[in-house]
Amino acid sequence: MKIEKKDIYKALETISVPGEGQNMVESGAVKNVVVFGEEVVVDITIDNPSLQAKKKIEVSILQAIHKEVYQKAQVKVNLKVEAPTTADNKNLIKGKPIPGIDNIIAVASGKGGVGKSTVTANLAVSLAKMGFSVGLLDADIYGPSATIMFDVVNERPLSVNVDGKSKMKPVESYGVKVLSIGFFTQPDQAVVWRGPMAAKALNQMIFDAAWGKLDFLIVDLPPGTGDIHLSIMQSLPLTGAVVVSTPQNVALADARKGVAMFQQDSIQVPVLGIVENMAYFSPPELPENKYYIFGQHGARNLAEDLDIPFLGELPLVQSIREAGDVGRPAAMQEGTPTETAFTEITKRVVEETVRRNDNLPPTQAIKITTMAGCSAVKK
Ligand SMILES: Nc1ncnc2c1ncn2[C@@H]1O[C@H](COP(=O)(O)OP(=O)(O)OP(=O)(O)O)[C@@H](O)[C@H]1O
Repeated sequence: MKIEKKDIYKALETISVPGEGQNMVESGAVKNVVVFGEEVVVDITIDNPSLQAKKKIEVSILQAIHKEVYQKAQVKVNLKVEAPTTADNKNLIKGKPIPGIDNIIAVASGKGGVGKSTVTANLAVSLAKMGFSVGLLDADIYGPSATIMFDVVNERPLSVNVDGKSKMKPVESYGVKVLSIGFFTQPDQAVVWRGPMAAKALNQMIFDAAWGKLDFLIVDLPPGTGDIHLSIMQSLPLTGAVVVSTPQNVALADARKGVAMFQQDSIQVPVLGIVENMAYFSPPELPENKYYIFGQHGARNLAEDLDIPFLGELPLVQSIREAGDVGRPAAMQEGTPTETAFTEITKRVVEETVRRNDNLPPTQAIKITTMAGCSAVKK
C-alpha cells in the first residue's frame, strides 16, 4: 500500500485541538510529515507539557492514521513542547518570591469535607520522609485542622529574631514546619474573616515567618472558590495547585470550578493535578472487595476531560480518619497500603512540579526528582 502524504494531513485534520476550535493542522501544531513506505513520521509541537496531553495526542494521531489511511502504517510521533514565551507565560510565578522557599503548592477542593486537609497533611509528611525540607501553611480560615492533625494543639509559634527582625517560628512536627490560622484562634470560636483580613493574616504567616530553607511549602486553602481565594492566590507566588475531590458528582462539579479558578486569567496557577479521595471502600475482612460508595473513577475522568494530570486515588480507610483525629498522619504507618498510596501520590506531585518548573535549573530538577525516588525528568 502506498501512503500519500496528503492523506496523512487529511487524517490529522480530523483531530481537534482542545479549546481552540481548530484542528491540529490548522492550529499549526503539525510541523512536518514524512512518509517512508509504510512508515509515517509526524512532527508535532504542543504547548501543554503534561504527560497526559502528550499521551493523548500520540494516541489520537495513531488512531486517526490507522482509521483514515492505513491500518498497518507504522506511525512515529516526534513531540516537542514549546511553552509560550510571551508576557503571559503561564509558567511565570506571580507575586514576590519568598527567599529560601523553592516551591509553593496550594491544595484546594471545590467542596468541603472531601479530604483536602487530610491529603495536605499526608503529602507534607510523605515529602518530609523522602528527605525534603517541608513547611505546611494551614490557610483554611473556616476550619483550620493542621494543629489537630499534627498533634500541636497546645503549642504556639515562638518569636525569633532573624537579621534584626522578629519573626514567627513555625512549630515542627513529624519533620514538617507547621503554621496554622488555628494557632491564633480559639477552637470553639467562630471565625468570620473578610477577604482582606484573611489575606493579611496569611501574608504575615508567609512573609513574616522564619520558614528557613524549604523545598516545598504546602498551603491548605479553604474549601470553595470565593473572594478569599482570589486575594490569597493573587498575593502568593504559587508554583502550582493540587485539587482534591471525591468521585461524587456534586464534589466533581465543585472541583471543576476549583480548576477553572486556578486557570482564570487573573490567577493562572498551573494545576499540577487531581487526587481522587475516598475512591472506594474495602472492608478489612474482605480486602479484595471494592465498594465504590461515591461512584467510580469520577475524579480520574474529570482529570482526563480537563486534560490535567491524575495524581492517584486514596481509598476510604478507617485508619486514615483515626490517624487524622489522633494527630499522627496515616502516611506515617510504615509498611501499610495507605503509606504506599500516599507515597505514590506524592511522587506524582513531585514529578509534575518538576515538569511544570520549566524555569527550574536542571540541577535543582535532578535533586528533587532523586530525593523523591522518581526517574529524572528530562528538561
Ligand atoms: N481517605 C479517607 N478515609 C477515611 N477518612 C477520611 C479520608 N479522607 C478524609 N477522611 C476524613 O474525612 C473528614 C474530612 O476530611 P478533611 O478534614 O481532610 O476534609 P477537608 O476537605 O479538608 O474539609 P474542610 O472542608 O473542612 O476543609 C475527616 O474526618 C477525615 O479524617
